[in-house]
Amino acid sequence: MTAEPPGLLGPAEIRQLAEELDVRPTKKLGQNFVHDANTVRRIVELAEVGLGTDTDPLVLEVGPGLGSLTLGLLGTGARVVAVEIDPALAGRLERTVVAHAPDAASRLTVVADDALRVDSGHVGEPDALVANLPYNVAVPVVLHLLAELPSLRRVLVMVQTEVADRMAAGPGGRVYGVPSVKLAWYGTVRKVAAVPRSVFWPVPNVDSSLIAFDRGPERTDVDRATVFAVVDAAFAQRRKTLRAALASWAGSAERAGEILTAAGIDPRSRGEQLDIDQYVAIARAAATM
Ligand SMILES: C[S@@+](CC[C@H](N)C(=O)[O-])C[C@H]1O[C@@H](n2cnc3c(N)ncnc32)[C@H](O)[C@@H]1O
Repeated sequence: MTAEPPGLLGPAEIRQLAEELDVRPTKKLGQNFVHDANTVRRIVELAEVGLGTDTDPLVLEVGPGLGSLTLGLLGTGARVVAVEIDPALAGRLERTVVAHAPDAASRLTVVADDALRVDSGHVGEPDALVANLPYNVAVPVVLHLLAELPSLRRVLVMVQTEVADRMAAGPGGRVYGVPSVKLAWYGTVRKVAAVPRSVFWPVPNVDSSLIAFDRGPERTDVDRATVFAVVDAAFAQRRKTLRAALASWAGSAERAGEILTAAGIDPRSRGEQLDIDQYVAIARAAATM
């Protein structure tokens, strides 16, 4: 095993850190650590940290783990706020940065917490979210952070490939669902690269992909909670017609039909056929009837 040059972690450094910390990676927390410096360089490049912002961008990293990606992000000159749920990993991160990139340590803030609970009071106003996400909570984490942190303009995250396909799907397909529509509310999602299992320790039993997201203009004319309630109801019974699926949300099937007709949508269509603008039209029609 060859050691990486100072600044990034390779297999030798990851093994050593894991041994020192007596880390036993858990599936529950999605602990698969990247031990390949080329993958870190690629993520950082695709994240375009610093582009379109001032010279001092703030990057939010969720789940820094042993610090592979954190060091890559700090290497761009960005400030990094890293939120880690595992107290042993959170407690060690600063020392790892001091050892591998001493000049960057002052630009790192570590928050030992659950990413599903943080808001700007904990992490400030980051410009971007860049992360190798814990796979079991990837979608809720991204949706929570987009809702809580309006400053986030760009997201570049590694997720399980099946989840990436769902996040980036458009209407009509089998994988189009709640995550696809809710992310489309905030902006546009693209699947940008596949990542081999061999870059992780331990090797996961799923494939991974990188997702890039850019926030669109804010939608102010309709309430997000109402739109999301319609989306949840439509996909909870995705085989049913929208008239039937939205009956309990609207109060009755008749009223659901009237709202759909007012929104210009055929009540016999199904939730998986509508794009975000059509969901917005339903919420808007409901508000005026
Ligand atoms: C896939 S690993 C990525 C580790 C590191 N960034 C890397 O690329 O090697 C996911 C990390 O997220 C942490 N984690 C899991 N659930 C979390 C949560 N709800 N909030 C914050 N961190 C979490 C895990 O402890 C783990 O360090």
